[in-house]
Amino acid sequence: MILVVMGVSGSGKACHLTCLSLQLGWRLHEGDDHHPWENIEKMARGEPLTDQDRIPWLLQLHGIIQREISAGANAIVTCSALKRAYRQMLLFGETPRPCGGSPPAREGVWFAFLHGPFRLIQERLVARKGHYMSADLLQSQFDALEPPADAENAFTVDIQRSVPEMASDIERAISTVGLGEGWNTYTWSSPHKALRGPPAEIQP
Ligand SMILES: Nc1ncnc2c1ncn2[C@@H]1O[C@H](COP(=O)(O)OP(=O)(O)OP(=O)(O)O)[C@@H](O)[C@H]1O
Ligand SMILES: O=C(O)[C@H](O)[C@@H](O)[C@H](O)[C@H](O)CO
Repeated sequence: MILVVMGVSGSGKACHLTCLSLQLGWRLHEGDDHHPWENIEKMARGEPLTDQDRIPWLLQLHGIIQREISAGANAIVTCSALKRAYRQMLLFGETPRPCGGSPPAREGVWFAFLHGPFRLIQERLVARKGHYMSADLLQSQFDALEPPADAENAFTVDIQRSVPEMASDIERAISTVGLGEGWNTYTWSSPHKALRGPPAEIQP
């Protein structure tokens, strides 16, 4: 299974990625590490990226997703994935065509949408140190955002909860959709999980 952790800048993708990967033991791909240098420079100058700027980056992440699927691996990818067309590009390497087009979802790939109020994210971005992305770009992120529909294999995570709570919410969602191939393994092997035990619906 591939889990794409998505949301605007400052929604907590990096935070939860780390927390989740520790618990799940899945391979991690931090989307920001794959931006072309020009994109980083642009964001650091306080300019929002355009669709054109994002295309090479999204295609690069599509390649990673594709390779992980081919390897039959479980992996987490973080990516803002703000627009539906971007998510389609991540899944299929192309935007949907006007007629017919790609299906909204791809088997085995799920989106965890980190969702929360503008003000809270703004406060977190202002408090965040040593990052090139300024809080001033947040409005442009919200302007671009097209929240994912359920049909896109997406579920929403409330960022007002603590990081460990959010990680647990995501794990629970994965197990609920029945695609968490690592679920049984880590449920029984992780001390963290053993303390809490599996959700009632999968109790042996
Ligand atoms: N649930 C949370 N509770 C408290 N603080 C949080 C929470 N989630 C994230 N933060 C804090 O908010 C800030 C932004 O989080 P993070 O850097 O993970 O966001 P991001 O989505 O990866 O942003 P970007 O896309 O700009 O890299 C960080 O300083 C992080 O510690
Ligand atoms: O689509 C975008 O505009 C970008 O992905 C941003 O979200 C940045 O990657 C990130 O916020 C920088 O840390």
